[in-house]
Amino acid sequence: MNSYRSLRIALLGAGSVGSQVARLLLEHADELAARVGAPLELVGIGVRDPEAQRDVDLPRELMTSDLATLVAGADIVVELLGGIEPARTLLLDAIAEGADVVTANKALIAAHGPELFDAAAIVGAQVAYEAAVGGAIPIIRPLEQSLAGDRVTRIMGIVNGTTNFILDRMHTEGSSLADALATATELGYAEADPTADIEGFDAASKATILASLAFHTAVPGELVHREGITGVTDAMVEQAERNDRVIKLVAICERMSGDAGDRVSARVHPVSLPATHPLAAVREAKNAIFVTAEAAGDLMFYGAGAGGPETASAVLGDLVSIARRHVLGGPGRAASTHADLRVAPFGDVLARHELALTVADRPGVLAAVAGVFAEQGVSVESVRQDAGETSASLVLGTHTASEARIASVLEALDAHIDVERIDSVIRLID
Ligand SMILES: NC(=O)C1=CN([C@@H]2O[C@H](COP(=O)(O)OP(=O)(O)OC[C@H]3O[C@@H](n4cnc5c(N)ncnc54)[C@H](OP(=O)(O)O)[C@@H]3O)[C@@H](O)[C@H]2O)C=CC1
Ligand SMILES: N[C@@H](CC=O)C(=O)O
Repeated sequence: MNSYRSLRIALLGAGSVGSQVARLLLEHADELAARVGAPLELVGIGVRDPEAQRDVDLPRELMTSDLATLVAGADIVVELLGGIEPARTLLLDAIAEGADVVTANKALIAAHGPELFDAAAIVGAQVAYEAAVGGAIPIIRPLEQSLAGDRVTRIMGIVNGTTNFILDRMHTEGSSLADALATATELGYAEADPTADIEGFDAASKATILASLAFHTAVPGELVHREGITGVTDAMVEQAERNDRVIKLVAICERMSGDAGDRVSARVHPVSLPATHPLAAVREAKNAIFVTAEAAGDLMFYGAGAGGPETASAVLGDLVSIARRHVLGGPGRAASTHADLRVAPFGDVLARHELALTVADRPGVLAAVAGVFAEQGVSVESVRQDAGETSASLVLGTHTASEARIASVLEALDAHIDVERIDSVIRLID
């Protein structure tokens, strides 16, 4: 090892992820020093309550609630607090002092990434956030570096471990959403406020980050369509099972070509996938992300999407690579947004839908339902009538079924046909 001085590491947060980062930094200190070419000295751990009992035994003398002072003397700040404030201010202060930063905070990067990157560019500091999307899965660096010379056209994947865990338990064990969420929280997968997971905010932040990186354009979070899993009922899960399908919360980011030029769309919502689809096999809190690029073709990234030790792996990867550049010298990270693609409203996005409904028990009613769809210009690919003939599922065609059209068809159905109940409308992916 060369004789470079120790690098002072300030760790903010000692929850599910932070406590594991601290443990690994302390347990593997010699190995990490050898990889970096300088010791990584953990100078303090910022928390709300320094006296609190934690899953991992951490040296009491490192714990502090004075985060501002801790950050002020650091070479590298590792932020694992979550939320926007005080994380944003602490990181901007650290950057202004010339420190590099590592964060797993997708909410912060999605909402304030450009502010942090610009501040870092001014002082030549580095901002790394591999753990912000996909937990342990390397996906930020592949998009930012490995695919920098290609043209990404589509990203589709499962990017939230908690909701995947919940949906998996609903399918395989018949668990309720609330019970499965409680287990996911115990296992350290959920956000401090799990509304972020189940209402899709966390996945939407990750979609914002992925779309911005993939399409080299600023994708404002408010233009990312977001639906969580709180609308997924036991009945919808049962219906999917009967049809050999699995409900998953997916994020889709794509480049859309049209007469008005290219636009991008980023959206998060539940879909019903055939049981044979590769994403259907993604169980527990795993994530999987498919990236399609013009020259590279299809790529798949798979692994642990949440969890303390798993996420700590990605955080330490960033820390080591930033620390190496400290030792060896080298440029900070350049901002990568330069294109100016417009974001398409979700209502313009075409999709296949499955509609499950209960109809009056009389002949011809389904043909009449299909007729209403045809009149409204929405093609019906298949109609399946269940035993008893009072419930049915219709699969609506890809190229005709935009959100706006589906809504108008449902209105027309309400007005003209004897449909007792519309049980569910769910988007399909083949
Ligand atoms: N959990 C996971 O699987 C993953 C999490 N992430 C991200 O990593 C980050 C951390 O997540 P996680 O470890 O689960 O979060 P936790 O809620 O488990 O831990 C948060 C930690 O930050 C401390 N903290 C929070 N707010 C403050 C504050 N205002 N002042 C001082 N200390 C504060 C808490 O202190 P105290 O303990 O005293 O309350 C706690 O130690 C988040 O951004 C999350 O989105 C990313 C990928 C996966
Ligand atoms: N709560 C998040 C944690 C990782 O990003 C998730 O469940 O995916």
